[in-house]
Amino acid sequence: MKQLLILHTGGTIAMAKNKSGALAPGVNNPLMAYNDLLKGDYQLKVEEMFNLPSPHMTPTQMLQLKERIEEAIAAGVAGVVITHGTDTLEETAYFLDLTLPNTIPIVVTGAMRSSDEIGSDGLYNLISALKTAATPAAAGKGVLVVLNDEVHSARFVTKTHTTNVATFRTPTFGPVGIMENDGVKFFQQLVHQAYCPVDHVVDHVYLLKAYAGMDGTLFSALDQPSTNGLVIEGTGAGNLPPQTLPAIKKLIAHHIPIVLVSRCFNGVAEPVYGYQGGGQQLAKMGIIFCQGLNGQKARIKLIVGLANGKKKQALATYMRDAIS
Ligand SMILES: NC(=O)C[C@H](N)C(=O)O
Repeated sequence: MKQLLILHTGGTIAMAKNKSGALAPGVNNPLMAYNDLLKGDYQLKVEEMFNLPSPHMTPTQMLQLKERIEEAIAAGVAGVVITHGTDTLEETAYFLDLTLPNTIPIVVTGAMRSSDEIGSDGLYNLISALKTAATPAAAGKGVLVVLNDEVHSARFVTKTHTTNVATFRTPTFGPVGIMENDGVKFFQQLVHQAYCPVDHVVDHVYLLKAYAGMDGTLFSALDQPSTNGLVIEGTGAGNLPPQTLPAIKKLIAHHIPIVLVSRCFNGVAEPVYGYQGGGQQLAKMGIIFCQGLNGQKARIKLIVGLANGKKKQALATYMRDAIS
């Protein structure tokens, strides 16, 4: 019999209201009781890796998850499902997407309503994720994120609503598949895989968002020997307020890699404009434009690229293109 591995990590999917009415993780994850959800050809192996709200998740724990999945792949598991809090789900899913070989289905899911709430979406999403992991066509598509009857690529999916169960969306590109009555229907292929093995993670990689009237204060604060990298969410097609430039030039002079994405929800960052702080000037200064990723994903990719030992041109090439 084929085996699917479920790794629980916590999140609202595993939470219930406590005595004071606040949502919090309990001593036991209620999902651990569900170990025979998928009838038929598959046997489920259920493990609790963590029981954390996802804002508590760190790259170190993402690495631990990755290592557990590598072990499971080596032991011949047919697919893996990870349950996760939705706040940082996209970051863990993308970390796994970048650092695991693209061989078996790996599916991440979560819930917007707690396990004790009317209309809880947890079990439904878990079953959908299991059905996806049991679908041979789900292999080779990178890590997938399954919630609310949609299948998304980990690379581009993002949480877009604070409470709605239809929160996970893929801006610009759309989902790669949908859940149907008896399984999954895929309608997009994975165009590129940026597999990048790592055995550790790198800390002090920061993320800043640009805004009208921004100056160099925050950039100067990051001008430290400990800073390993910085992602900036620039405005529009990829521009920055001119008052930020002197401080950014100092970071570049100190060999801190700086990656620029757009703070826009749709589209890609490109060096288009020639004015002060415009994208063309930023690219000439040595800022790396990263196409198609949001800020939190670009940060994960930068951590992975640095941990893999990439530097200078190799790092820039790695960071530049997430699409083709
Ligand atoms: N829906 C959720 O899972 C949100 C929760 N705050 C978490 O990320 O752990």
